Amino acid sequence: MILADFGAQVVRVDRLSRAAAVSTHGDVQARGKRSLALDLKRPQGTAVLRRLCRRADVLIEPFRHGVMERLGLGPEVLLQENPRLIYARLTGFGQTGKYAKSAGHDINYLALSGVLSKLGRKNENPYAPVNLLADFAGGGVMCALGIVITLFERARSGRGQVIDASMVEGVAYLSSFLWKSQKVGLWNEPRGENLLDSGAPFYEVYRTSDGKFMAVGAIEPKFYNQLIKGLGLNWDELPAQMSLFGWPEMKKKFASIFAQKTQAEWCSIFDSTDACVTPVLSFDDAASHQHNKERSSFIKNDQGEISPRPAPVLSRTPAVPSCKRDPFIGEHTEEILLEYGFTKQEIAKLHSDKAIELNKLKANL
Ligand SMILES: CCCCCCCCCCCC[C@@H](C)C(=O)SCCNC(=O)CCNC(=O)[C@H](O)C(C)(C)COP(=O)(O)OP(=O)(O)OC[C@H]1O[C@@H](n2cnc3c(N)ncnc32)[C@H](O)[C@@H]1OP(=O)(O)O
Repeated sequence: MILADFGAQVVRVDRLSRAAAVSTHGDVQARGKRSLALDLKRPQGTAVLRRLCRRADVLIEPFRHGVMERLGLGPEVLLQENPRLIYARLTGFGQTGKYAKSAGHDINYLALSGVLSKLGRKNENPYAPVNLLADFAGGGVMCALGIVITLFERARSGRGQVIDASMVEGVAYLSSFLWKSQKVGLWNEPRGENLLDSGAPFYEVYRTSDGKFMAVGAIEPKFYNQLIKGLGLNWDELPAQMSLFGWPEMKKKFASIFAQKTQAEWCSIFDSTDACVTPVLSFDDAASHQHNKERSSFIKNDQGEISPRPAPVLSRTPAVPSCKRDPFIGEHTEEILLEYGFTKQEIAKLHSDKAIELNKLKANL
C-alpha cells in the first residue's frame, strides 16, 4: 500500500476467488492495487508469473521459506530471467535458521527479537501492542525501505538482488535505541519501572474525570516545570524529578489530580504550553482534532472510509492515494495480462485451463 500510495503500479497476485474465500482473510490495505487471480498450483499459472517477473521491477513474496522454491519461482530462477528484478521476501523468521519453516505471527516475532520482554507495566506479563511492531513496522515498512534502497542501488549497478526481510530482525533493528542505550542506564530497572516504559510519573497516561486519558511526556526539566505548574503543584514541595524512589508516590499524586478534571479541561490548561501533555484521542477524535484537520492528516475515500494520509509529506512529489474501492479478486486479470503482452487467445486458453480468473463482469455490475 505504501508503494502504491507513492506512485508504484502494484499488482496483487491472488488465489482464484474460491480458494481465496477459504484460505485468506481480506486485504484491508488493498488501496491502489490491482488484482490478478492466478492459480500458482498449475504450471500455466506459474508460467504467467514468470513472464510477468521478466518485466517487473519488484516481486514481494510473503510466504514461508520454501514455498516459492516448490513452485519453481525461487530467486535463482526469476533473477536469471530478469537480473534487474528486486526479489523481496517478507517473512517472520527469515529465510534461514531454526524457525525459518515455522508458522508464526507478530507476537512470536516480537518475542524472538527481544523487544517483547521490554513492553509492559510493572509486575505484569509482557504486552504485545497489537500487531504494529513486528508485522507492520519491522516487517512491512522495513521491507518497503529495503525495496527503495535496492531500487536506488540498481539505478547505478543495473542489477537486482534478493531482500531477506525478517520481521524478527526488522523489529530488532528498529529497537537499536533500546540495545544501544543500555549502557547509559535507561533500562537498569525491571520492566515498567524505567524512564520510558511507564515507570516515571512524567512519562505516563492518566485517566480524566470523564473516563478519557491524557498522555504526559515531560522529560526535560524545563518541560517538567510546566507540567508541575499546570497541575497546580509547587515544585519546592516535591521530590526531585529524577528521584526514582519518589516516582510511585508522585504517580499517585498526578493520577488523583488528573482525575479531577475532564479531558477537555486539561486540554485547555495544557494546549499551547510546552508541558508535553496531550489528549489520548479515539480514532474519531483524532480525525476531527483541530491540529490534524489543519494538516489534513486524515483522508476519506469514495466509500466515506477515513484513514491516515500517507506519510511523510513530500513537497514536490507527494503521495496520491487512490480513493477508489478495493479491487475484486481477478478484476484486473485481463487488463494486466494484456499490458504484459499476452494475446486475447492466450488469455482465453489460460481461462479455460482454470489457471486464471476473470472477474470483469462482477466489477462492472
Ligand atoms: C474468522 C475470520 C477471521 C478473519 C481474521 C482477520 C484478521 C486479520 C488479522 C491478521 C493479523 C495477522 C498478524 C498478527 C500477523 O502477524 S501477519 C504476519 C504473518 N506472518 C507472515 O506473514 C510471515 C511469512 N509467512 C508465513 O510464515 C506463512 O505464510 C504463514 C503466515 C504462517 C501462513 O502459513 P500458511 O497458510 O501455511 O502459508 P504458506 O506456508 O506461506 O504457504 C502458502 C501456500 O499457499 C499457496 N499459494 C499461494 N498463492 C497461491 C495462489 N495464487 N494459487 C495457489 N496457491 C497459492 C502456496 O503455494 C503455498 O502452498 P504449499 O506450499 O503450502 O502447498
